Amino acid sequence: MIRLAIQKSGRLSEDSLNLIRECGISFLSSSYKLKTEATNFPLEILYLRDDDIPGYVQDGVADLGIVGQNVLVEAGLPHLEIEGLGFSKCRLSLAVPRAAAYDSVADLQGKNIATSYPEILGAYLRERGVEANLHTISGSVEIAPSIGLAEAICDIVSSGSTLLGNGLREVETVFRSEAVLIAHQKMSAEKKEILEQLQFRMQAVRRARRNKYILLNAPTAALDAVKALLPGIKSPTVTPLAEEGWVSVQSVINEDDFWHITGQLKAVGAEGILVLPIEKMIS
Ligand SMILES: Nc1ncnc2c1ncn2[C@@H]1O[C@H](COP(=O)(O)OP(=O)(O)OP(=O)(O)O)[C@@H](O)[C@H]1O
Ligand SMILES: O=P(O)(O)OC[C@H]1O[C@H](OP(=O)(O)OP(=O)(O)O)[C@H](O)[C@@H]1O
Ligand SMILES: [Mg+2]
Repeated sequence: MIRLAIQKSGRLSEDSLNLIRECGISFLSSSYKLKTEATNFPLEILYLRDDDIPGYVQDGVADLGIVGQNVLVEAGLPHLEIEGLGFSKCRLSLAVPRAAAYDSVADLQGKNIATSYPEILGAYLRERGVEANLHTISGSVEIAPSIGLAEAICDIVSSGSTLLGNGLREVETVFRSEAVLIAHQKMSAEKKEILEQLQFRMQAVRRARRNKYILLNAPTAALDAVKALLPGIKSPTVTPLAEEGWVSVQSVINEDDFWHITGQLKAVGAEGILVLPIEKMIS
């Protein structure tokens, strides 16, 4: 049995649970139960505050954890990271009141900056030779300038609406973050094997999410042009249609290329294009 710590409730919770479920792992969850066992995989899930997860994994109380890189690096434990998970992407940024003058980070010399990330921000400012007074607060950081606590802040930004809503302007990106899988460094051989199985499943799920299955009909004369647009995993599957001079083509395309490629496929004569989600993709 391997023990995985995830955030109990917050920005990481839903995506962490979805990833585990998409790996085909079933478990019961309820808002008051802080520990649950999977029914079809040797996994126990602990629901914790995200700030506590790196320490628990470092100490081996949990074998694995899912946490934001920002929290991991702030805790001084970046070596625990084993894999990026591609969700909860955000950045840690410096921001100042919209009307405040700001040319470069040197303008923060001697200023008061409110943040929940004194370690990451401290290192960033030190590298740039800037000395500032950091005020560590644990939340609602964006309020600090308007109540006279600080002249600048450093906090998580995603859409930027919290900054906008509080009259602030983003001036520097200090750190880019996403959710990561972390692991205790000394695991038994049995646990390592379970981890390998879990990573194999997670990678299959993530690869599937990035790709789409595409089916289309094309005139045989256009096949070379269609093939050139659809490299597929190895090469596209081509089967003749009942109608003479037509083929059906099946392949896999990257989500990012999807609109661009389907437009080009139509232009070379493809018809009846179907695009389907892929559930798992194993290379
Ligand atoms: N707006 C956002 N968009 C995307 N990811 C975010 C956003 N805000 C935070 N995150 C990421 O999600 C993580 C958890 O954020 P959340 O706000 O839920 O933390 P928290 O309030 O500290 O939770 P906890 O109660 O567990 O301590 C952050 O450390 C960061 O990596
Ligand atoms: O750029 P935005 O899209 O506005 O997101 C940024 C906000 O999201 C996070 O807070 P969250 O909403 O998770 O609340 P919290 O302070 O309770 O953690 C973060 O601390 C910012 O305040
Ligand atoms: Mg927290």
